[in-house]
Amino acid sequence: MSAIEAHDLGVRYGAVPALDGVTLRVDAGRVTALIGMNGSGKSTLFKAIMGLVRPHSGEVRIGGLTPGAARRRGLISYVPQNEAVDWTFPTSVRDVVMLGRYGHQGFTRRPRRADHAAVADALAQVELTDLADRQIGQLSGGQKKRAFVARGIAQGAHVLLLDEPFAGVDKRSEATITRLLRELAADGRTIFTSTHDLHGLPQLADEAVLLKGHVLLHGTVEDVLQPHQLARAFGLETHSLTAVASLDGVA
Ligand SMILES: Nc1ncnc2c1ncn2[C@@H]1O[C@H](COP(=O)(O)OP(=O)(O)OP(=O)(O)O)[C@@H](O)[C@H]1O
Repeated sequence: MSAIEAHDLGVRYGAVPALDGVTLRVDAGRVTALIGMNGSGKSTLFKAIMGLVRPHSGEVRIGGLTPGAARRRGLISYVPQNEAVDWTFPTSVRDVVMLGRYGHQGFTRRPRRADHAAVADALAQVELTDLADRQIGQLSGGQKKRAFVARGIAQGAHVLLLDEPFAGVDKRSEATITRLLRELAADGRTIFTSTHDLHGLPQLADEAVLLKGHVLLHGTVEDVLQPHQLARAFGLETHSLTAVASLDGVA
């Protein structure tokens, strides 16, 4: 199964540096969390891994392939932030999941029995079978995230990138998504997910990456949750983070 490798990756938007010298390996069979404050480059890193932004330095490989080649082979799937999607689009949950089968269909692009079966199976895994015929915009935040995870499952993607899957999501959906990601990792896939939910990190992830334009630390969840490490990433005083962490039961 495919790992993600970034070497000396740098991305700028015009004059704005977003990533600089990012070197990282994200292994298969594990859930790896990406942690950092707003603007630390998390979405940009995902976009670079997907090949949606062009680095000015360095490179990314997915299972040894360039992002474009990995995408064309359906190896990689991206669950974007909510605001990155036009939810008014007149398409059902089932149609969104069927998009994952595009690369499997013949030149007629007509879904075949295997495609319908893969979609039904993916919908069942994310517990959305009952809502399959709803317009995608009429789902809750957590259900929308699950629909996009189902698209990746139906696609057969080895690598799943998730941009803040817990934003605007209630505890029940959060638990469902966490369980699902752990199952997908146990199945040998590479799960790389950003999150602002430090409280849920021990349940979610095997390891974590602290990002601030570059990698501050890549270690165990316990390492990353050390107050002095969080202070480096979030620029807060260590004592105030210790207070927050102990209040939240993080530390
Ligand atoms: N399209 C763009 N044009 C110009 N600058 C951008 C663009 N997208 C992001 N940036 C800048 O690049 C930097 C990294 O942004 P990015 O969205 O990757 O951060 P993030 O960690 O995902 O933030 P958040 O937690 O708020 O989602 C920020 O300084 C941001 O303002």
